[in-house]
Amino acid sequence: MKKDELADTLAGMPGWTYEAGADRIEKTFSCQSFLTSIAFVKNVASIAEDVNHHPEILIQYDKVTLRLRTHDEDKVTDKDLSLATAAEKAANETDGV
Ligand SMILES: C[C@H](O)[C@H](O)[C@H]1CNC2=NC(N)=NC(=O)C2=N1
Repeated sequence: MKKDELADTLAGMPGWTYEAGADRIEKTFSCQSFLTSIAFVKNVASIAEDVNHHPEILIQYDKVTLRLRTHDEDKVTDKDLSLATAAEKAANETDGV
């Protein structure tokens, strides 16, 4: 995906940023507790398995960072944006995120 196209898309996705050095998109979600973080991660993991596209996940107590890139293509693709959108839905549907 072209950089300007990606920037336009991310402008409509609050909290998601493009990390130029790592060539990935990421967002840190704030959760109410550690167990809420785990519940959210389980929901994201289930989606990731369904679509066979897997984020890097960093859990820091009450924060969960999702990092997305398409390793197979060595860049950010629609698969990443689609998983990011699905993760937003999971966040809305997980109590305490
Ligand atoms: C063979 C299989 O489709 C690939 O290994 C998938 C699995 N999950 C993946 N996840 C992510 N984030 N990027 C990939 O390129 C990727 N590739």
